[in-house]
Amino acid sequence: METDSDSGGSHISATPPRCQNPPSPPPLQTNTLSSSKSKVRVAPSHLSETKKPTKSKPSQPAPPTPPPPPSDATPLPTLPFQIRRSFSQNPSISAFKSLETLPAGFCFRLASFTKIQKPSLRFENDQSLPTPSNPQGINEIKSDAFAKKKKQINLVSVDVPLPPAKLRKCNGEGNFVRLNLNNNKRKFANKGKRNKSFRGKLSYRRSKKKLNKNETESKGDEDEYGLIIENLEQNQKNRRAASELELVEEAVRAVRDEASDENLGRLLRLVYGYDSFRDGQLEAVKMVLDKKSTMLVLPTGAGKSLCYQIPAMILPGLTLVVCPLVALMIDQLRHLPPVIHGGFLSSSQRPEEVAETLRLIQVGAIKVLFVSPERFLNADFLSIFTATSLISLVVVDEAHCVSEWSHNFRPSYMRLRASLLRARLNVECILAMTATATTTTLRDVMSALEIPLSNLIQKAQLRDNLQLSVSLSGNNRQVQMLHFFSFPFSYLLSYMGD
Ligand SMILES: Nc1ncnc2c1ncn2[C@@H]1O[C@H](COP(=O)(O)OP(=O)(O)OP(=O)(O)O)[C@@H](O)[C@H]1O
Repeated sequence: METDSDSGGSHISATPPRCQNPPSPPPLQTNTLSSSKSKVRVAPSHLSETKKPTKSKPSQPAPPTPPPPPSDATPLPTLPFQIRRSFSQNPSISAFKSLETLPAGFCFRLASFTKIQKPSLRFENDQSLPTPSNPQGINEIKSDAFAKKKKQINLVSVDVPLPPAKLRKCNGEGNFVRLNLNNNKRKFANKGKRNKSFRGKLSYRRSKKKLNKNETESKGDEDEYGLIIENLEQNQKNRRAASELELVEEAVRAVRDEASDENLGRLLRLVYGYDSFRDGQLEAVKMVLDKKSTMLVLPTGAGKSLCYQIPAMILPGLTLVVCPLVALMIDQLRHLPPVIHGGFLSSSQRPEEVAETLRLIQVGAIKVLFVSPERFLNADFLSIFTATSLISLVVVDEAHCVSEWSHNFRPSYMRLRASLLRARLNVECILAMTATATTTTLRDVMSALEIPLSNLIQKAQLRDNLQLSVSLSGNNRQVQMLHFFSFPFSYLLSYMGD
């Protein structure tokens, strides 16, 4: 039984009745929405149970039924969602108008309806719906859709061409777009070009290469140029040395003619570059040049060496210098002026070295020869000089070693006697030199070398640049500290305390 009352709706189900021959649905009218809606009564308790068959039913193909005759008296079916379309009866009614009769919630917005307008959602198999075999329906929908589209902008019609989707470019530059390295500015703005920095680097490399090439070239040029300059400098040096040697020879000849202070002074300047002789030097040089044996007592560093070197240049023969130590020989040999050729003989030398030195002595190439006192015990050595009277001067350095009274006596010096030197070596002049010798030692040495007392040259033993102080106090440390901070010791550069 049907009822129009809202009450007692519990017996009304949303599920359509399962009758074998359901009544043919009446033609749907656009103005029947309100009436059909008012007739629908939905029981909430049965709704959930009957939803499944309701949904599945429209998907089943409906049996082909002949279109019912148009009659307004045809009652509406009890199915709330059963929709009839009457396109065939009234083609002027657009599909959209007819579809607006769907219940709310199913298609609540017209604009979005076309989105769900799919064949699977059609509740009835309506032949009037646009199909590929029915292009007329499509045209109707099109015309109506364009009409609606003007009013509602959001409406998207079936055949309205969708705006072209903005697709991401997937070419090789995509990564660069994502990374956006240059802040959405021109990509590869400098593509194909070399920017300034790169150009700068390239030019830097090129210039560096050029520089290196130029450097190697210039280095080679510099080497060549350096060699040329070296040769020029050497030639200049040789010319200068030759001219200087000529000047020295001339000065030597002048001294040989006359051993005056002026000539000796000139020779001193030419050979050593000194302006004047120190105290005792000139006197000693003159004594030796006069072939007078001399006892020279000068402080350490007063310039005793110069007193035999200048005579060695002037005297015709060899100057034999007796040194107690080989190291002293070598040191004195090294400090000889270039114009004076020297050599030394010692037991540490190899036979070929000794032979070469003796050869140079015989040819007159060596003017100053340093020997140890032990050499005078060797008969072969003495025989060399016996055959030729080459020795003009014998210099006994550290002459205090001759005296047994000295603090540094050496037995080998005992052989150095004037009698022996004169008898075996034809020595005319002996120069004895020392820095430290007592009066007794001096007398003993001069006696052994047969040097007259008048030929003693002795200068100040004390230096004026030394300050001596003697204290009788028992506390040496305290006195030293007092001296250290008092005048004149506070101004001294060095201090030695004992
Ligand atoms: N007339 C001079 N004018 C300036 N300097 C000089 C003069 N004579 C010598 N000298 C310099 O004095 C320094 C000492 O000279 P030298 O070695 O001959 O002293 P020395 O008395 O032989 O010393 P030592 O007792 O230690 O052997 C040298 O550097 C030398 O050049």
